[in-house]
Amino acid sequence: MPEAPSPDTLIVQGVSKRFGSTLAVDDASFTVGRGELIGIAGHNGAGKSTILKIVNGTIGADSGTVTIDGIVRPATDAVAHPEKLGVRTVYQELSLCASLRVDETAAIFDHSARGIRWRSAAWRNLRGVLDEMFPGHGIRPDARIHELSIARRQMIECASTMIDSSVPPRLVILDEPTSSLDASSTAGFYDYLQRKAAEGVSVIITTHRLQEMIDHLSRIYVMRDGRVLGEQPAATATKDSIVAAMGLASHEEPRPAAATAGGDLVTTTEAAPVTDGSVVVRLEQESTDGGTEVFEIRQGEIIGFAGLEGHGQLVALDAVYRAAGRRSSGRRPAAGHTRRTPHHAISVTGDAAYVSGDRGVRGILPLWSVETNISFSSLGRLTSGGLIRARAERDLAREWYGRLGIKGSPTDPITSLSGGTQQKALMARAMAVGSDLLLLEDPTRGVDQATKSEVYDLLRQQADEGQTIVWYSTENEELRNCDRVFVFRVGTIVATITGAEATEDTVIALSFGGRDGEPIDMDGALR
Ligand SMILES: Nc1ncnc2c1ncn2[C@@H]1O[C@H](COP(=O)(O)OP(=O)(O)OP(=O)(O)O)[C@@H](O)[C@H]1O
Repeated sequence: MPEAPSPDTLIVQGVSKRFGSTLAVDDASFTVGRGELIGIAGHNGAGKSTILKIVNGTIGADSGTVTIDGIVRPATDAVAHPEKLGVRTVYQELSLCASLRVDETAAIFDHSARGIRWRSAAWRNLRGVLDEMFPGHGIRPDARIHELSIARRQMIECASTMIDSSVPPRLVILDEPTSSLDASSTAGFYDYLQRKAAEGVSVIITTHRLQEMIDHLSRIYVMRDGRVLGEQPAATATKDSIVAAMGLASHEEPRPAAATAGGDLVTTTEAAPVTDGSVVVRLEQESTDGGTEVFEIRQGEIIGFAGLEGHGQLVALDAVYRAAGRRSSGRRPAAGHTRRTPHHAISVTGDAAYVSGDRGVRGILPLWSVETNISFSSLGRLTSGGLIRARAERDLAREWYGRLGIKGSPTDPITSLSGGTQQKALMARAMAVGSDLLLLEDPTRGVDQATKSEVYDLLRQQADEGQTIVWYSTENEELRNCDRVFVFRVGTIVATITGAEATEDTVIALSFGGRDGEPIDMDGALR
C-alpha cells in the first residue's frame, strides 16, 4: 500500500552540525505541521539559529535530512534559492541594505515587481502586508533604510516574508522576529500569523520572549546544548517549565526596585528647580499650558524610558548620550553639555556609556575578538606609554566572562558567538567603562531568561554603587526593575510611574495613541 502523504510541511531528521570544536546542533529532529505555528526555545548558544539556517539551506549540516512538503534533501546540501521552495526567513541580525529606499528593498523580496514601475509595484505589495501586520506603521516608500528605527526595519523584514511573490510562502522561519517590537506591534504581528496559518502557512519562531510562544504558538520545542530535548504543548507550558527544560535556573519575577522615588501615577505639571548636586540628567519640556516641566534623574537611580515604539524615547536617550561628557585616557570627563531634541532640552553632568539595540550596525566590531570587543571602550585605562597592556586587557575580558557567564575563548572572533552571547559582550563593554551614566537601548535583546535575571541583578548592583542607569526597553515587563519609568507619547513625557507600577497594561494605557490620535514619525529625529 502506498504511504499516506505526511501532513507535515517540515520534517527535520537527525541533523548535526559542528563548528570546529563546538557541536552546535546534535542529532536534532522535529516536525512542523501544515498551518502550524511552532516555537524553538533554548539558552543562548543552544543551536537555534544554526538549525534554522540548516532548514532554509543557508548552511549545510554534517548529517541528517530536511524534508519540505514531501521533498527530501540531505541536510548537508545548502540551497541557493530557498524562496523558490516557498521558504522565507527573517534572520536574527537584520539584513536590509542601509542605503536602499524602502520601495527598492521591497523589490528585492518581490520577484513579481517588474517593468518600468517596479518600485511602486513592489511597494504596493509590501505595504499591503505592512498595513495588515502593523497597522499605523508609518513607513514611507522613499525613506532610506538607515533612516528607520530598528523596529521599523524589523517590521519590513517580517512583512517581506509574507509578500505574495511568484512562489507564495509555505514555510516561514522567524529568528527573534519581535526583539525590537513593542507590545502593540507584537500583538498585531501574531494576529497576522494566525490568519496566515489558517490559510496553511507553517511558521517556526525562536524567541527569548517566552510568554509570546505560550500565548500564540501551538507547540514549543526546547533545545539545550545543540539537542532538541522534547516539546511542550503551548496550552500547558509555562515560562518556568520551558526554562527548566532548557536546563537553566527557574525564571524569577522581575524585582521591583528597593527604593522608589515618586509614588503615585502622576503626570508632572510643576517645573522643578535643580537644587541638588546629585542630579545627573535633567530633561525640560514644554508643558501643555506653555510652561516648563522638569524631569530630574539622580545618581544611582534606574530610570526606564517606555511607551509605544517611536514616540521619542530613543531620541531622548540619544540626546542624553550626546549631552554627556567623554572620558579620555581613563580620566573623568569635563562636565557635559546641553542638547536639544524637538521636544526636550537635556543637560547631563558626567560621562556615559551606551549599549546599542542594533548590535549588527552600531554594536559589535566584527573583525575583532570577543576580548577586544569587551575592552574597546576601556582601552584608555588599559594603556601605558601608548601601548595596550595585553595582560590587563585579558583580565578585564575574563572578569566579564565570569560576571555575565559568557562561554568560549576570549580570543575567538566575536562573530563566532551566538546572537545573545554577542549581546552579553556588548553589555560587558559598556559596564566595564565604569561611567557615571549607563544608557541602555533594549540591552537584553536576544538574551536568555536566566542571563536576563543576572543582568537585572548586575544593574541594581551598579546603581547601588552610584552608577545612574537610563534604560529603554520594548519589553515592558523588565521595566519593573526600574526605580521610576518615564512614559513617552508623541515625543514628550506624559507620565512618570514607579517601577512597580510599570505593568504592560499601565504602560500601554498611558502611551497608546498620539496626542492627536495619529501615529507619529520620529525616525527623522532619531540619529
Ligand atoms: N560561524 C560560526 N563559527 C563558529 N561557531 C559558531 C558559528 N555559528 C554559531 N557558532 C556556535 O554554535 C553554537 C550555537 O549557536 P547558535 O547561534 O545556533 O545559538 P542560538 O541558540 O541561536 O543562540 P542565541 O539565543 O544567542 O541566538 C554557539 O556555541 C555558537 O558560538
